[in-house]
Amino acid sequence: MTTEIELRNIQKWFGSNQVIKDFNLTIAPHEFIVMLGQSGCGKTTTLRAIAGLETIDDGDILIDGEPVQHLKCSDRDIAMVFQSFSLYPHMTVYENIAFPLRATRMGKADIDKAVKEIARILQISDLLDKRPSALSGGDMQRVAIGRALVRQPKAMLMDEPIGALDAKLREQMRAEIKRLHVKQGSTTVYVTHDQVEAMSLADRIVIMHDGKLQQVGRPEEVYLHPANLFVAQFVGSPVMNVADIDIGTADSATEIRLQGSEKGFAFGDAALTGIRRDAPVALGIRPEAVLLSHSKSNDHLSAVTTNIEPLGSHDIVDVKIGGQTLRARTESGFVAGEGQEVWVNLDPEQAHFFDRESGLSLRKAQ
Ligand SMILES: Nc1ncnc2c1ncn2[C@@H]1O[C@H](COP(=O)(O)OP(=O)(O)OP(=O)(O)O)[C@@H](O)[C@H]1O
Repeated sequence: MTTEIELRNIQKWFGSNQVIKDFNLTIAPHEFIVMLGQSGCGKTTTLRAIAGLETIDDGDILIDGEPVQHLKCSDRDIAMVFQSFSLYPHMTVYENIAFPLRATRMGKADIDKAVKEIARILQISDLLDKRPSALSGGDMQRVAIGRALVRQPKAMLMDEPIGALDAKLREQMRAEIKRLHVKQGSTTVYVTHDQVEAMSLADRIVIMHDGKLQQVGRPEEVYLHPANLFVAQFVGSPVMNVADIDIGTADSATEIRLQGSEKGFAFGDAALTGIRRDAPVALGIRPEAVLLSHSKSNDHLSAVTTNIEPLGSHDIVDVKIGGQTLRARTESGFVAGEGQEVWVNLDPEQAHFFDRESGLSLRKAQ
């Protein structure tokens, strides 16, 4: 299957609440798109609109170039998997998976072949005679995925399909969904609010906020080059530090000064190449780019530790510089406790600059 899905200028209201705002996206054949955003940002509504379970108020939905917004759900040939498994309790696993095929003209032998093939791929062949009540959560979700995929739909839509499973099973199912996609290659749109799931599954991530698309990009793109402050602080854990700064000059070198701090970090002009300087600026810097040292040096600023989060493989240390707090990622046990003086530098190559008012990245388009 080589299905392309195109969303053009989609608008959707529920009463006076506009929940999809001029949404545009082209999903390439075979692509795995993950829609990521907080609860209520419009992900599910967008997915349901693609499936035909929800009408749209304006715009076009095209599948392989054909507008489908006037077609019923059943005429769009799109499969959907939800968080709740909704299997038929009185049917066996075999019958559940075969169900969508029974409605077609497919013969009994072909149905049998298709069910057994999908069961083999999903590693549930030994469960075919069981009823859903005898299955674990993970197996139930495999059956639900099998039932969606068995008729080889044009596209697969998944709404938090593993959100209800426990953490360990979620990790396992994540790997399986990825493996399945590599094998089957169906164009897939997957909704989640879990950024780890998004980063690990997506060819491209679509980040939504308040009904608006914020950024579309490969996982490393949205992490390394967030388009605005929302994306910068939504992707990555712990959250990217954001601080109000002034950009000045000291000893003929460019200096970044956190507001409220007397001294600045020497950044050099290279770090600011391609950055517009005509707006109030916020600095974005991830905890791994906040570098702590125990020894005083000229290019480091003095700071005091205010909180330590030991996370096993590393620590997150809060430091106060002037009036602002930055979070730093350090090796475990690097700082013994709160109230210690440490020396801080920032990695200019990992610095981001945003327009404080609009929130947009100040990096000029390349
Ligand atoms: N049938 C409906 N009637 C009225 N408002 C609705 C309806 N369905 C969704 N909404 C509202 O539309 C907005 C977007 O909801 P949607 O379910 O698309 O968001 P979401 O990002 O998928 O969130 P979640 O992860 O919680 O499902 C929310 O404000 C929600 O309350």
